[in-house]
This record gives sequence, structure tokens and C-alpha cells, in this order.
Amino acid sequence: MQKRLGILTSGGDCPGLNAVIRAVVNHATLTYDWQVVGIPYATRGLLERKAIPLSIHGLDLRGIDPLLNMGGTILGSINKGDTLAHVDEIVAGYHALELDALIGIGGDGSLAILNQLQSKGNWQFVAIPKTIDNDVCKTERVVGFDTAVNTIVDALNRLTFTAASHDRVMIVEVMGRKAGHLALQSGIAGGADVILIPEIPYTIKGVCEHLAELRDRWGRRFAIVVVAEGAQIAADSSSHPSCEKPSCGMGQYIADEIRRCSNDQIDIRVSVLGHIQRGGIPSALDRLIATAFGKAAVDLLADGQSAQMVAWQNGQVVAVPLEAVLACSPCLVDPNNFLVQTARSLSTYIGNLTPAIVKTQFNVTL
Ligand SMILES: Nc1ncnc2c1ncn2[C@@H]1O[C@H](COP(=O)(O)OP(=O)(O)OP(=O)(O)O)[C@@H](O)[C@H]1O
Ligand SMILES: O=P(O)(O)OC[C@H]1O[C@](O)(CO)[C@@H](O)[C@@H]1O
Ligand SMILES: [Mg+2]
Repeated sequence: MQKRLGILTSGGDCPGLNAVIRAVVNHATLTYDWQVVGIPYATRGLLERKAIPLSIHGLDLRGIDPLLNMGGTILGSINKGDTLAHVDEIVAGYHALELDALIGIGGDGSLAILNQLQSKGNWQFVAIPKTIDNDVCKTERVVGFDTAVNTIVDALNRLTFTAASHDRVMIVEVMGRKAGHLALQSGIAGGADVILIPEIPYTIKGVCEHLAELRDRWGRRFAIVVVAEGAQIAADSSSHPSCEKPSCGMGQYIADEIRRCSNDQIDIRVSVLGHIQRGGIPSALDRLIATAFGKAAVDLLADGQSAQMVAWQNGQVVAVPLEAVLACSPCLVDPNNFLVQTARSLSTYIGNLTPAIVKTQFNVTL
């Protein structure tokens, strides 16, 4: 029987979403002869009973398919709203649109919402993880993260040489309110001297001493500091920014504190990369992940499965129950993991790892 398959994108956009849509439409249409419709603006499309037919030839009448390498999402997305106040209407929207199955592409926040809806509505539902935060549990890869890391590394490449030319400290604020994967991985790959992430509290003293050591011991008069927008200071400080707002001001805060601790002797500039990190052409790896995930999600639905998320584990795409994913998401940086140790091996300052942090957050012993 021909299925009518819906697909939606939810949460913050990221590169590779359109590549997922392309893979799903192609595989569902060509392999299974299903009809695929796009639900615009995530759950809002279900609420408003909107569905857009999607064809394998993409948007272009001459048959050119721009979806593989186009950033953003042609379906639109939302990361706020009163979705849970309209549960019954959204659940009913799935049935009113005569969907037989739904694929939802989202991060931890969206997947939690979609999981509630699918269980209430008895939908056939498969999730595909995407997020530049890389904080979805049970999968080693998500769509969008690799491109965002590359975008930051590109910025660090540029900033390093202008910093060196002027003997400056460059502070680069990157996204990540709770999870520091983006700052950690781009910081290592981009050669940062200081990496500050939410999971490992830092001290201003630690940052300043490291900058002084670079200068006095190694003759380095410039430095690159990568700071996640949700970085945490070790001691309580009433003036320390918290990050609930779109702009947290973390980079500027650290710049001001370094100025203070150096008696204004250090020349500092701040770059806030902001939504540049969410945009752009998806990397080859993100296209690969997107395509493999899209294919696997369609196959799971064809196999009659539901309430699953496709995941990348040990070089394979596998299915994981959504409940198991949500039980451990968001997935934060383990302060003792091999990447943190790698950064430390380069004598990068990455905050102060205390036994208390390790014990309370991760329940392991040092
Ligand atoms: N479809 C939706 N409707 C209403 N609110 C949403 C929806 N999707 C996400 N949100 C809200 O946004 C919050 C955070 O979403 P967030 O931006 O983290 O999205 P995400 O799906 O986790 O993806 P990402 O983290 O990559 O942006 C969620 O906890 C929820 O409150
Ligand atoms: O689009 P908004 O609402 O500014 O969201 C920004 C947030 O979204 C994320 O980029 C995740 O998509 C976070 O890292 C960031 O804090
Ligand atoms: Mg999220």
C-alpha cells in the first residue's frame, strides 16, 4: 500500500537539513513508491494542517536539485512556541493530513516534544538527530555539527594571523549554552590557547596566568581564546553572565576581565560568531551523515518500526529507541574525556577540573 509520509525540521536550523530531506524523498519515492509531504515550520505545520508535496526533482523545473548543498531548511523551523499547549490539535493534525508516518529532524529539545506527541497520537514516527550543539545522546554523529566546527576553524585560521600581526588576544565566542562540544573540538582543531566550556568551570586567574606564561616563557605575544556562550566561572560571581538570552555577552565579559587582570596591558578584540555557525554549505561529512540517516529512517518506517531514532554508532547507522536517547540527553562534554586530555596535552588552558565536578556531573572517580 502506498504510504503518505510527512517530514518536518524542528529546533535551530543547521547545514545538512535539506540534504536529509533530499535523501528521504528520493529513497521513499524511488524505492518504496511512497508519497512524501513536507510539514512547514515543524509542529506549527501540523497544528495548521499544512503539507507541501515534495518531489525528487527538488525545486528546480530543469531538474537541478539544489538540496544537497543548500544551507537552512526549505521547510522552515521553529525553536519556540506554545506547542505543548496545543498537543491535542497537533496530534489530530497528523491524522487530518492523512499521514501514515512521520520523520522528524531535530535536536534534543525538539525530539523531546515530538516524542510526547507521537506517543499520545499513536503515530508511526522516526527521528533524525541534527544540531550544531552535538548534544544528542546515543549517537556519535549528528547532522550539522561538522560544518559548524569547520566554520569556526575557518574563523580561527583568519583570526590567528591578524592576532599575531598586532600582538593581540582574540576572544572568539561560539555557540553552546550547555554543551561545549563545539568550542572544544573547534578550539583543538583551530589551535586555541584557551578553551572555555560550560562543563569545566574556569577562573579568570587561570586564564590570565596562562596568557602570561605564553608571553613570558614562550615569547608568544598573541593568543586565541575560544569561549562557549555558556562557559561557567568556578567561583560564584554575581557579575558573571548567564546564558538564557540570545546574546550572552560571554566573550565581552572575559575580555573585560583579562583587561583588568593585565592592568590594561593586553590589547584584546572580541569576535562573536553567532548564527554564522548555523549557516552555510554543509560539509562533505554532514552530507554523508544526512544522506545515510535519511535512507535509514525510511527503511525503519518500511520495516514497521516506530519511536526510534537513527544513530551513528561504531561506523554503522543503527536504530535506538527514542526513550533511551531522551533519558540521557543533552549529552555534555565529559570533563575527563580524551579530547579534553588532548587539549591539556598541548597545555591549552581549559578550566579547572576538580574531583567535585567530575563526581557530581558524571558520577565517575578521578
Ligand atoms: N517544534 C517546537 N515547538 C515549540 N517549541 C520548540 C519546538 N522545537 C523546539 N522547541 C523549543 O526550543 C527549545 C530548545 O530547542 P533547541 O533550539 O535546543 O532545539 P533543538 O531541537 O534541541 O535543536 P538545536 O539545539 O539544534 O537548536 C526546546 O526545548 C523547546 O522549548
Ligand atoms: O536561533 P536562536 O534562538 O538564537 O538559538 C540559538 C541557540 O541555538 C543553538 O544554536 C542550537 O541550535 C544554540 O547553540 C544557541 O544557543
Ligand atoms: Mg538542543
